[in-house]
Amino acid sequence: MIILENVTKEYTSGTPALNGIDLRIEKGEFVFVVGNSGSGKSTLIKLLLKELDATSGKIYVNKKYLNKITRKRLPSLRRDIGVVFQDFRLLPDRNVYDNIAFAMKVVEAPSRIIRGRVLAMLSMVGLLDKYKSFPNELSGGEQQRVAIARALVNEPSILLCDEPTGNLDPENSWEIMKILDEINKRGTTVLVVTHNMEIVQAMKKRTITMNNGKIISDVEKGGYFYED
Ligand SMILES: Nc1ncnc2c1ncn2[C@@H]1O[C@H](COP(=O)(O)OP(=O)(O)OP(=O)(O)O)[C@@H](O)[C@H]1O
Repeated sequence: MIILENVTKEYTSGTPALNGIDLRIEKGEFVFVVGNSGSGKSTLIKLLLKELDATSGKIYVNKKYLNKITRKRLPSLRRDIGVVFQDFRLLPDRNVYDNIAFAMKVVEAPSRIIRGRVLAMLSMVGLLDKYKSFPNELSGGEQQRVAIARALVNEPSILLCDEPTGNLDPENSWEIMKILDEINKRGTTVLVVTHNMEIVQAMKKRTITMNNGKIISDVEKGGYFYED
């Protein structure tokens, strides 16, 4: 569960990047966040990961009060949130298997558990046969599927995706969205920042529209108000 209460983020004094945001996302929801460039979408994601602190207001993620969370408890917050970016961010010198396993090694999972989980993730994203490939041997869509597998391997309850289809053609974009929908149906809360309005319209999910640091609409089933 994600709760923001009157959250403002100012990078420098002047126009805030987020301006008095109130938002509640329940466990198990699928939510799109749309809005023109500079409206505050990436800032929202950074606040949820506590990469940034809010200037004012309160943020809760899975009952953790982020304003007061100690440095020691940050890893446990971040383990519970998977993240996927537009540019995949895979390790270029590791193969697919190791890219996914790496996320488990850093949390010191036992190796017998790592193997089973990595293979299960690869199967979920349909890439079992590519486990030995290196990122530069994969298409963009395949690289993003690996990134999704890596984001989920530690079984986070929330998956944040910042423009996950920004570098992909329509066919691969749909493939990624189908996977995200399936992940959500299995119980993970999924939040997707996107500019792909065709997908937003077709998928009929809750859609939050941001403009100038404010939420200007929050609609069930794919309605939105958007001007680029
Ligand atoms: N590190 C920073 N320092 C100062 N201002 C910043 C910083 N990061 C973002 N901003 C500003 O905050 C506002 C919101 O930016 P943000 O990146 O959250 O927008 P966005 O909706 O994700 O945009 P896009 O769709 O282009 O990715 C913008 O006006 C941006 O210029």
